[in-house]
Amino acid sequence: SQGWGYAPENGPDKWAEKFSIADGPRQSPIDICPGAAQYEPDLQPLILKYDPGTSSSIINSGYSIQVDFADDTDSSTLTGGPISGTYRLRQFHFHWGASDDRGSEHTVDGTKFPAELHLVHWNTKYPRFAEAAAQPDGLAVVGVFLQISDANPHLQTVLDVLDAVKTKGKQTTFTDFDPSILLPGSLDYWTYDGSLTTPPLLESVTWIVLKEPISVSSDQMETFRGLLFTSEGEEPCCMVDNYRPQQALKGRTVRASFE
Ligand SMILES: COCCCN1C=C(N)c2cc(S(N)(=O)=O)sc2S1(=O)=O
Ligand SMILES: [Zn+2]
Repeated sequence: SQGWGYAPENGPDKWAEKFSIADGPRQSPIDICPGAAQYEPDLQPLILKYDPGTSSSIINSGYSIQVDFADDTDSSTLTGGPISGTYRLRQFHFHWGASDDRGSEHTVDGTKFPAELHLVHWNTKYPRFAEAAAQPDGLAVVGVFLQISDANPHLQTVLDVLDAVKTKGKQTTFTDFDPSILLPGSLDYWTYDGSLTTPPLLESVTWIVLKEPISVSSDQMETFRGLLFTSEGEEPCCMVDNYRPQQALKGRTVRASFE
């Protein structure tokens, strides 16, 4: 297995061998310590405007389950918050654990959540996503924690199609989906300068992690765990624990939009 993954032979502890930025100054995820976060009263509210008409497909990327959006117009955007300008929604995906005691990438005072949703946006000051992904202000990812509670009917819409994308590389049409239904009631957030949490680990992400989790039931978590890292016909390997451990803060400040 020459590609990166989450197994002992190709997982997070091995990524630095091919991606030296893994030991860089602004790596993600991190442990968020609310007590040490700097409340900034002039941090603007997040403005997320999503058009369900831009959702296009859902794919098993071999690392996660990902819903892709048409990003050729400003139909689904992120503005406000800690960023300036307009960022377009490109995709969202999840990270989760083999059991409910772990799975999130960011943690809060060491608390791990069973899963974390990432909504990936790119800065329209650059011509295309690929260019933006290589710039220090190129990407903005909104992170949302999932916590075990009642079943989440909005999440269920995504879970209901996972049977069609069980193995790596499978994809299916996924239209008319409004990702804002996956957001919690409050858009209070922590923000810091970081990176992609998977190779190529590019240090181009303004992280915006929401304080309020959304709900997920244990049964719904089991549906995520029914996915496979492997392609059809390969020895099946359950898609679980697809999260990177916390990285060193290296002097960075985490700012809070709330007191
Ligand atoms: C030029 O392409 C660079 C890689 C493209 N991406 C691939 C990921 N695995 C990925 C992970 C992301 S995460 N976990 O940091 O949100 S965002 C993201 S992504 O930006 O959509
Ligand atoms: Zn992610």
